[in-house]
Amino acid sequence: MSFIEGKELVKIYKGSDYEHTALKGVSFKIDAGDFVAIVGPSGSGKSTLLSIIGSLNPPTSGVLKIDDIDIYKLSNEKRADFRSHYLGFVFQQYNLISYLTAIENVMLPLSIKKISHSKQREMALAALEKVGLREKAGRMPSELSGGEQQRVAIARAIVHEPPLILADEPTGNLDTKNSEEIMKVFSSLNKEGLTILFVTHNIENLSFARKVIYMRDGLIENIEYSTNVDIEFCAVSSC
Ligand SMILES: Nc1ncnc2c1ncn2[C@@H]1O[C@H](COP(=O)(O)OP(=O)(O)OP(=O)(O)O)[C@@H](O)[C@H]1O
Repeated sequence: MSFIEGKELVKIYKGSDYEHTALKGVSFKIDAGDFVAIVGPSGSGKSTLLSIIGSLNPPTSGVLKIDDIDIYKLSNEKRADFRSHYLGFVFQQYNLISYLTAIENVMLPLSIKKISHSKQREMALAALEKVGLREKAGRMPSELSGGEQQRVAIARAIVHEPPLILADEPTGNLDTKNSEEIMKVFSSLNKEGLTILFVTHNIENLSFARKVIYMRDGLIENIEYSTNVDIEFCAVSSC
C-alpha cells in the first residue's frame, strides 16, 4: 500500500462563462518518507494537484487516498480533522501574523488542540530548533529576513508533527542562497521521516528531491526516480 495514491484524478473548474479542465486523469503513487518535486509549465495543473492532495480541493472525479483513507469520501468535518493531524502546509507567501512573535506564530496550529500552554511552547521551540531559529523565537516577523520568515512558516507547518508536508513554491520569493537553505531544511526533515511534496519552478531545487513528477497540460508526463533530473525539460518548457 502506498502512502498517497491518486487514481484518475480529473479537475474541471467551471464558472458562468468558462469551463477549464485543469487535470485530465492523473494517477500516481507516493511512498511514506518520499521527497517529491512537482514541476511543469505554468498552468499545467501543479497547484491544483497539490491542493487536491492537501484535501482542500475536491476532484471532479477520481480517487485520492492517503494512508488508505479515501479523503473525499470523508465529511467536511472529518476531512478538516484529517488535515489538522496529517498535513502541514507551506506557501510562497509566508503568511505569518505580523503582530505575533515567531514562536507565537508557530504555536498557532496547536491552539485548537487540547495541549497546555507550556507544552505548546515546548513543541514550538522544538520546531524552531529544527529549522535553526530557536534563538530568534521572540522576534517579530518584521525583524526576520525572508528566508527566516519562511523557516518560521515551516516550523508552524511541522509543529503538530504531521507525517506529510505540502509546499507550493516555497522558495518563490527567495534568492538562491535562501532557497538552498530552505531546501536543506526540507531535506533534514525528510531524513527524519517526513514525506514532503513541493511544487517548484526553480530547477536548482530538483536535485534535493528523490522523485520528480513532470506535469504538462493537466497530465503527468513523466515521473523520475533519481536526483539526476532532466534539466533540458525545464529549459524547454520554462518551468
Ligand atoms: N479556482 C480556479 N478557477 C478556475 N480556473 C482555475 C482555478 N485554479 C486554477 N485554474 C486554472 O487551472 C489551470 C491549472 O492551474 P494551476 O494553478 O493548477 O497550474 P500551475 O501549474 O500550478 O500553474 P503556475 O505554475 O502558474 O502556478 C490554469 O489554467 C488555471 O487558470
